[in-house]
Amino acid sequence: MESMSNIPYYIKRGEIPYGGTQLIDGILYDGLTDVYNQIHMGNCAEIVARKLEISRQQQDQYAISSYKKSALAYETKAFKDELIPVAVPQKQGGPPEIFSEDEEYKRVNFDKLTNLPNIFEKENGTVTAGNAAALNDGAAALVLMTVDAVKRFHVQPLARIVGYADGECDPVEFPIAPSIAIPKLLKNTNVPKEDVALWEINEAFSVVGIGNQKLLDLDPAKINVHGGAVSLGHPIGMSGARIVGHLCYALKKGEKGVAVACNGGGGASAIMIEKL
Ligand SMILES: CC(=O)SCCNC(=O)CCNC(=O)[C@H](O)C(C)(C)COP(=O)(O)OP(=O)(O)OC[C@H]1O[C@@H](n2cnc3c(N)ncnc32)[C@H](O)[C@@H]1OP(=O)(O)O
Repeated sequence: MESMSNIPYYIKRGEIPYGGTQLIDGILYDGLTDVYNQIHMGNCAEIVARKLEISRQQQDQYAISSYKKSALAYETKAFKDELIPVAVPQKQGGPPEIFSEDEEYKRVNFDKLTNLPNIFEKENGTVTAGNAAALNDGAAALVLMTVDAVKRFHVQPLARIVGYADGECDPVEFPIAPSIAIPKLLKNTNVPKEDVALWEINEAFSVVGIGNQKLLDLDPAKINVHGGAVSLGHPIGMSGARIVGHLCYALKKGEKGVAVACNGGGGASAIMIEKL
C-alpha cells in the first residue's frame, strides 16, 4: 500500500541550530529522486523524451488516451471484480467517506491539459502535471501460492506465473528499462511477443508507455487497455501489485499477459502470467 498524502516532512534529529533548519520532503527524498544524479524522476523522463524524440504533443495525446480508456473502463465495469470499497474515517466523528473507485481519471480537463506548463524543464521541456502520473494513495494485494498450497486450500487460482525477469540500464534512462526486461522475459519463457495478449506497462510518465512501445515495436492496442498510472494514479509502492492484479482480471482464459514496472534507479521488473 502507499499513501503519498501521508508521507511526512523530515527534520534532522538533535538540537535545532541557530538560524533554523530545513524540512526535507519525504516524497522527493525517498521516492522521486534519482539518487545517482540527484535529479527528479521527471528530469529523467525529459532526458528519455529527448533521446527518443518524444514530443510534448505525443505525450499529451498518450495521456488523453489513457484518461479516455480509464473512463470507458469504469463505464463498462472493467474494474468491477477487482475493486474493494474503502471506508476512510473522517475528522470530528463524521460518517466515513466511502471510496469505491479511483478519482484521478475524473480530474482531467482536456482543454487545459495541452496548455499546462512544463514542470521539470522550463526551457524546451515536455513533461507536465497532465502527462505525468500524479501523487496518489492506494492499496493492492495479491496472494501468491504454490501448486501444493492451491490443492491443500482447495482454491481456484486466477492465473499462473509463466516467468519473470529484471532489466537494468543507466539510472537516468529508467523509463526505458522495461525495454531491457521484456526481451529477457520473452527469451526466458520462450514466448514470442505476438503471443502476449495484453501488456501492462506502468506509465509513471507518458514517456514510459510511448518509449517502450516504440523501442520494442509493441502493438499499442494491447498496451494498458484500461488506462494506466497517468489516468488511474501511481501510488509508487503499490502500482506493481495493481498492474499484475488487473492483468489477472483483464485477460481471457488461456491468454498470456505481461506486467512491467520501471523502478527509479535504472531497473525494471517484468512478469508474465497466464489466465487460468
Ligand atoms: C519509477 C517511477 O515510478 S518514477 C515516477 C514516480 N512518480 C512521479 O515522479 C510523480 C510525478 N508527478 C509529480 O511529481 C507531480 O504530480 C507534479 C509535479 C507533476 C505535479 O504536481 P502539482 O503541481 O502539485 O500538481 P497539481 O495537481 O497542483 O496540478 C498542477 C496544475 O495542473 C493541472 N492538472 C493536473 N493534472 C491535470 C490533468 N490531468 N488535466 C488537466 N489539468 C491538470 C491542475 O489543475 C493544476 O492547475 P492549476 O495550476 O491551474 O491549479
